[in-house]
Amino acid sequence: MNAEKQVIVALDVPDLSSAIALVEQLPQVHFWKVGLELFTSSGPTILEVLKSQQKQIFLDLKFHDIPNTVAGACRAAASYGVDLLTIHATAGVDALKAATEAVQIGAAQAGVKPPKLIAITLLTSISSRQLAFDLKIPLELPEYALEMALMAQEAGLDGAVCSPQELAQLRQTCKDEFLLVCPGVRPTWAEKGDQKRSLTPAQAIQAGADYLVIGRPITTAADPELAWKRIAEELTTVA
Ligand SMILES: O=C(O)c1cc(=O)[nH]c(=O)n1[C@@H]1O[C@H](COP(=O)(O)O)[C@@H](O)[C@H]1O
Repeated sequence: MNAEKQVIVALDVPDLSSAIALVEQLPQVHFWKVGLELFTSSGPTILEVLKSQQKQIFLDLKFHDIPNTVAGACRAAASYGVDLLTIHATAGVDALKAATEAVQIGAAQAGVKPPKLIAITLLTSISSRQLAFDLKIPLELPEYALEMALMAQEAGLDGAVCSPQELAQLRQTCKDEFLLVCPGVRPTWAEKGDQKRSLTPAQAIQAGADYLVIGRPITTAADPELAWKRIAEELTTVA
């Protein structure tokens, strides 16, 4: 498979100038994720920069609020003309439905294509132990992630974010067109950091990911271009 089509690089940097420098350093990357750190520090300017370079954009703001507030945020986010947008499944089914309608309205009002709305099932930084003992969820982790994905699918969302470890099960159960976007991906040579449920890029694609989200293994590498190249080469081994 082709890394340029399926790898989204997380632009988790503190300011606009660092973001632009990284985008210039990695011209091979076609899909960038703008998340909470960069959007909170620098606002939507980076989206214009990326669009002017014909990049695809995942706006990862992980909305989690009551339906009315989530809908307003989704209308605003959809007006930027981004490709993917996130909401937490745990906002609940009413918020998910309201968000689904709101992205259509926001995009139509702005005259842009609506983003694919995808739901976070369970953050990849949470372990089975933390799910049970800290969050007090009385389900096995894979079952919980699947329930969240199915709720999102029923609410009309376009896909879900899950860890590579739950991918195979979600791929088997969700509709074929339901997008599965997968962070928590770690090449064997990279540090895991705070990611608890990871697999390698090749394993994640083999398990059925539509997109991989990879940040620090590339962006904080001593040589980000080399790190990208190594991941791209690893992925050429996957049919
Ligand atoms: O929504 C996300 O993208 C996301 C969900 C999740 O469960 N786990 C997760 O790590 N992410 C994001 O994916 C990226 C992973 O970055 P690295 O851990 O540096 O590869 C970060 O920008 C996270 O915000």
